[in-house]
Amino acid sequence: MEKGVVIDSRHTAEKEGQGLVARALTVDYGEGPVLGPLDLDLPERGIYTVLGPSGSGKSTLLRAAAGLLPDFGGSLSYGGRPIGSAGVAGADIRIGLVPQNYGLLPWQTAIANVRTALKIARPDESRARRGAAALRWLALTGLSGLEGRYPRALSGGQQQRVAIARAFAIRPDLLLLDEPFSALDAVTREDLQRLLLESWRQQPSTMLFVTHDVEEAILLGRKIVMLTAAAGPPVLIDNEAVFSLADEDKRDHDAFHEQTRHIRRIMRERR
Ligand SMILES: Nc1ncnc2c1ncn2[C@@H]1O[C@H](COP(=O)(O)OP(=O)(O)OP(=O)(O)O)[C@@H](O)[C@H]1O
Repeated sequence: MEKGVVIDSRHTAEKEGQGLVARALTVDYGEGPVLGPLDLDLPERGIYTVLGPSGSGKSTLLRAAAGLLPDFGGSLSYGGRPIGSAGVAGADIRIGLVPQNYGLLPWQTAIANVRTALKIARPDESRARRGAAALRWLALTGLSGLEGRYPRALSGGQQQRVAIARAFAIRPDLLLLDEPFSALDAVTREDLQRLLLESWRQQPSTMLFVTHDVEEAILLGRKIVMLTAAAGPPVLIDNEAVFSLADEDKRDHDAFHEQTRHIRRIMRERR
């Protein structure tokens, strides 16, 4: 089970402005390539959504970016620093991950899960400040009153929100989200999509957001990375026209519907 939620290494990134860069990235778990070759240039402080059929390597891409894969071909870097099997080499870069299975520590309460991540990622902050941030993020994700519950006493959607609160609370430079809203009902999902965009505007991190949902990919992403069923190069889709619309208008706008049709067409062609 993935427990690598906070990967924190410190020093100063030399090349500011460079985000996540992949060159000829390939992954093979031992039975043939499952991802790539993939070239990506995702400038920092953007939200990028990743779409693709089941098994196309979306989680694998996030694992590689989180430094959780022991081996891969080609190269991957963030802020000009190589990402290896232990996060970003020698850089003051924080990476947050919301894995598909949430990765909560079962022996810790909801608030302790968030506090523990903060303690690792923000050791210089006071306990009081970290405690306040944990409470705030649990409240923002709709979990007030449930802070003292253990994961086993929370529903799947509530556990998922603890994982989201934890990832946002650490204020990572690079935030990797693997279908983070999949267990939520439609209304809560929309609330959290809004929360994600609002918090990104206040503090823009680089986000790589995996989703199965075409509408969600269009609502949230500045660019959309589409992986294909067979390993091979991804399709990169510019989504700036929708990304720059006011949140309330997006679904009503022609640009949103055009983009939806465009992506569905590509998905059918690439199936
Ligand atoms: N640890 C592993 N060992 C061997 N093969 C793996 C491993 N993890 C994933 N795979 C294989 O790699 C391929 C890509 O898997 P991955 O989980 O990245 O896909 P995905 O696009 O995230 O799928 P889904 O949408 O179903 O979550 C799949 O064929 C899967 O069977």
